Amino acid sequence: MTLDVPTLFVVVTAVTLLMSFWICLMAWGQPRGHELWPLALSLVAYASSNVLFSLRQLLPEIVAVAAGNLAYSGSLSLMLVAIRRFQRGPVGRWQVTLPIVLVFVLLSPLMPSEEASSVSINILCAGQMVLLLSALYDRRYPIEGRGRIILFSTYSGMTGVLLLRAYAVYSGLIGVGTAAGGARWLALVFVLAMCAVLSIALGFVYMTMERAERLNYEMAMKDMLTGLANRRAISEDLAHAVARAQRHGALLSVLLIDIDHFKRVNDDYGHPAGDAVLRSVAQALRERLRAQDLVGRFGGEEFLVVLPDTGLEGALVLAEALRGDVERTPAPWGAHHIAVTISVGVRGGRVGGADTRESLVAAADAAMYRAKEGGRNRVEHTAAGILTEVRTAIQAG
Ligand SMILES: Nc1nc2c(ncn2[C@@H]2O[C@H](COP(=O)(O)OP(=O)(O)OP(=O)(O)O)[C@@H](O)[C@H]2O)c(=O)[nH]1
Repeated sequence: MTLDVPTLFVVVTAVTLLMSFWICLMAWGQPRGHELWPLALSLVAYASSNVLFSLRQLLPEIVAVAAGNLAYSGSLSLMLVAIRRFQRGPVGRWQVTLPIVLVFVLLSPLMPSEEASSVSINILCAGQMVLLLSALYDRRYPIEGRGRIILFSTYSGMTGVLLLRAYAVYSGLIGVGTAAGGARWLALVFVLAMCAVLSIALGFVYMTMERAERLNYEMAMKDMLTGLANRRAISEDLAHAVARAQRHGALLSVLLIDIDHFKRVNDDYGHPAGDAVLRSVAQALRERLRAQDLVGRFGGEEFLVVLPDTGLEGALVLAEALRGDVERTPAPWGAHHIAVTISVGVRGGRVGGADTRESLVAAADAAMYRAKEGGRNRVEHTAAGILTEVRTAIQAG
């Protein structure tokens, strides 16, 4: 197989610019702060570095080498900006600018030899790769999914190549300059560069796609006002909990919680204040519940709590604790503190073979209405035995 270096050079540059163009198209219509803009620019900088290195014969050598190295280091800095923007994290200014300044220093007459410059610049760029790798795994701004794996593998490979090159120059295996290692080395560099460009573009596209999928899922399953599971999600959770309890003959309790006289809050303080109260009640529920318990917003001012492996007695204790927490925690609203109470209907005990999520919710609902009728700010319950009557009533119509 013959790998023709000029052809490879043209292919790599064309593919890089084409990728940059498609990424610009993806970013079109997004704000200037979107991560795909610096990524597209980074690819342009990388293509420019290749072009500048190839102009060594036409331009004064020092100008071509300096500009080529600056463009290469700049492309890595821009990639760091892209990752940080993706994470919505702060961009460390020195991490972006210092390497570019160092390229100037390392190419200056301060360096003892051309070899020393070349080795140091390769190590510097490997250091920039390490910054990219550590950004990908920054625990404060986690990135999930396969896109990160693609980027991690690519940056690791590139770090290895840069360090290998530094070692090869240091030990005299290859000379200084892009072409110094001979046509084979150069062909290998171009092939690896093309793999890297394609992988980086694909990695970013994956990350963006996976984030959009996660967001869609959250919007489909989360209540945006309170951050709790929405009706669909908590209903699905309850169906799974019922099936599991039936399989294992386990205990399962359900609480239906309704804020008392909530309409008055909206009427007296306005709808946004009502929203603040909903958030505050949701927070109070979240704080009290254990990790295995499930909670969701079931309707306007109604919440559903599912308590796996919990009998009636335990559910009543928890319901009473939640009632007290909400009563003692008024929602701050401007200069006011809006106090509300809740009525709780509890269905607790074992789950029979004929039970369904609907029958469990209906039982908790019946108990909750008794709590309303009994004067509100109360907990009422339906034990598992009484459920048979509720089920019969549902089936009857
Ligand atoms: N602010 C706000 N209000 C909501 C939301 N969803 C439903 N509501 C309001 O919740 C109120 C429910 O009122 P009602 O069903 O009469 O119940 P209530 O006033 O709590 O009375 P009881 O349940 O009998 O104690 C209505 O005014 C709805 O407009 C919401 O997302 N935000």
